[in-house]
Amino acid sequence: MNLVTGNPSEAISLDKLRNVLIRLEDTIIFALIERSQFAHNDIIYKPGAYKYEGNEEFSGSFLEYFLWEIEKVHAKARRYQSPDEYPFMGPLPDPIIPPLEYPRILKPNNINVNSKIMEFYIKHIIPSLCVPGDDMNHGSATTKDIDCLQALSHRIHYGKFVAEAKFQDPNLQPKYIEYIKAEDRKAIENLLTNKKVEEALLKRLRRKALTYGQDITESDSIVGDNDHIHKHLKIDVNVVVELYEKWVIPLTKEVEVEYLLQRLDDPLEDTE
Ligand SMILES: O=C(O)C(=O)C[C@]1(C(=O)O)C=C[C@@H](O)C=C1
Repeated sequence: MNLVTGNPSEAISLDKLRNVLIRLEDTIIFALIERSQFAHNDIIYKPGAYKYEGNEEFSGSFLEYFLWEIEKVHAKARRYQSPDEYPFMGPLPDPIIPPLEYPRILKPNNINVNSKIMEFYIKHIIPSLCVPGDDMNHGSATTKDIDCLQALSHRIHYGKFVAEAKFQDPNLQPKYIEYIKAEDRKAIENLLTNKKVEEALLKRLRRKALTYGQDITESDSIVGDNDHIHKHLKIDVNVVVELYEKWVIPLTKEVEVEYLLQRLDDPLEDTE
């Protein structure tokens, strides 16, 4: 979605937002495939494992250090002014180019679940995605981690736009307002959950991971039987599906619920 030049009312169509989520599946699968070529390299994630010249007081992990440095540069290029971009680290410098006028699609909110994304990624995804051990490719593995984390963060925080589109459905809005006022998280979650969309997503994801993960130089692998394909895959398909089932979809829903809970706090809102 082009948040800058797009027509705000068009930009909020649920179908279009779902198409963005579908496209981001590809980004995430390819980023995971890239990371999986390197070993676990546990030292990247250990706080204080390295000392940083000129920044000796920083006691975080190498991944956090690298991510922060990158986010500082990206902040100068106003990346985090965009309502679909959220930083992991801070504080960050102000942009060095003038701000853009974004259409005001989202209501003001302070939701950022990046610390949860970082935690499940390091604890659950990396150990099942990568071979154990240390191959010394610490810099390369970290750049791939950053690609994975940024893609996951983008996808999960997109839940804010999805929630806004759902709220704007005139048939559902009275129910949303009732549950938001009652602060009933469970009822909001049930109302925004679409099991059919989730099931279709998980099936599609499995097919994509099977297809994108194939080694095309294996001449017979594409038409081969399932066992044969699995032997030549660059990535464990189950890791990708589980990532979405256990973490990406639930956290997207959490973002949606939290966004809706803050949705009526906007003084300019007239949905009384
Ligand atoms: O597509 C939607 O309706 C969403 O809210 C997104 C999403 C997802 O994370 O993919 C989350 C909740 C729904 O149950 C279905 C899918």
